[in-house]
Amino acid sequence: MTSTITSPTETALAIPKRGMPVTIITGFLGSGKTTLLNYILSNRQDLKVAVLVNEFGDINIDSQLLVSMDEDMVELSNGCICCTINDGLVDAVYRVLEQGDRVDYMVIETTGVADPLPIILTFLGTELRDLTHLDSIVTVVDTETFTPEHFESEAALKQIAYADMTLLNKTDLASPEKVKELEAYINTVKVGARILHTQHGKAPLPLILDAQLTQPEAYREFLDEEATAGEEHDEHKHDEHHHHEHDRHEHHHHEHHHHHSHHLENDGFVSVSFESDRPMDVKKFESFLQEQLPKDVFRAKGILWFSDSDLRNIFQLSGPRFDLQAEEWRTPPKNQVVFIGRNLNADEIKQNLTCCLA
Ligand SMILES: Nc1nc2c(ncn2[C@@H]2O[C@H](COP(=O)(O)OP(=O)(O)OP(=O)(O)O)[C@@H](O)[C@H]2O)c(=O)[nH]1
Repeated sequence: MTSTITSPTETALAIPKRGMPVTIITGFLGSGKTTLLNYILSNRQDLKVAVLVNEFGDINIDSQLLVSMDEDMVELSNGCICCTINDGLVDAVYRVLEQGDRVDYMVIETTGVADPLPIILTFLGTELRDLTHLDSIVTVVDTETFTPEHFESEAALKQIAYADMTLLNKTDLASPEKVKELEAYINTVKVGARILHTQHGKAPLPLILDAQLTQPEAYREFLDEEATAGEEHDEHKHDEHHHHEHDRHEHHHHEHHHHHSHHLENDGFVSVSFESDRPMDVKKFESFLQEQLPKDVFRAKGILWFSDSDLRNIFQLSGPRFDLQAEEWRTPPKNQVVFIGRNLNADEIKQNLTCCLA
């Protein structure tokens, strides 16, 4: 059977269709990715943005810290992006694509210890290549704490190496000399790097959304390698497809979990989560922070319920600083907090936190 195509359509078909644009936000633990995402969501104007947030550990704090989303936006959480190159990510992206006209831009926030390369290759090398258009990789850097030792984390270095745009964030906390030094260092990792200085993620949005920065050719070598990978990979892809078709709504949490912690251990980072339906005593929690917090905790965040307050307290600890901010509860009160660092004794931390309960 043949079909005839009238000439205007023919012309239209000759133009390659561009898929949904995607910006990937990466950057080390506590650098300001969620802050940037909130800035984007609050200033997106008419752009209908879907966000994919993925997170360490058992509790998803980040999605609860995002500015409230209206129905034009889709929130997807717990897609374990960092280590499941062709698994959770592809599935999550499909769910956004299925929204059709309700979404016109996708922003992905990776976890702080994620190497962005597998995520980039997922967009450039799988069936997503034709459905999406990788626009830009934006790397957020904590200008105050980042050093050329990049926290001895391979992921932190890769995040800079693959950045199309680097945001030197938290410049309010760093001296102009430190900013200059860091800029020079980043140029040694990536010659000709595009760098912006930001505070609280306030970057001009046209420079990071629909900025058309990613050059797919730069990844040719990696993509060729992937293409020649063995049968095992194909089988995996087949499994994933099966999962997508028949099991769309059920996430393989256990599997994700396993990969996740493994990945974290590889980079030396572990996460310890604590949850409780009982309120904490604020004084006890403060002494925990002052006296018992292991020095190897690099990052912590959570939503805390204190016995003397009707508000929820957003707890943020990043490197040397911590802060607590009170706001209205959006859910029934409870404590949810995650500590991330190296060589952490989970039992001890949990026990100490249990002692903080009122
Ligand atoms: N002083 C200052 N603080 C900032 C700035 N940007 C972000 N912060 C704070 O830094 C902390 C961490 O910011 P987040 O946006 O949660 O960082 P993140 O990169 O999402 O962190 P992870 O989820 O651990 O990967 C929060 O307390 C922010 O309020 C900035 O430009 N200046």
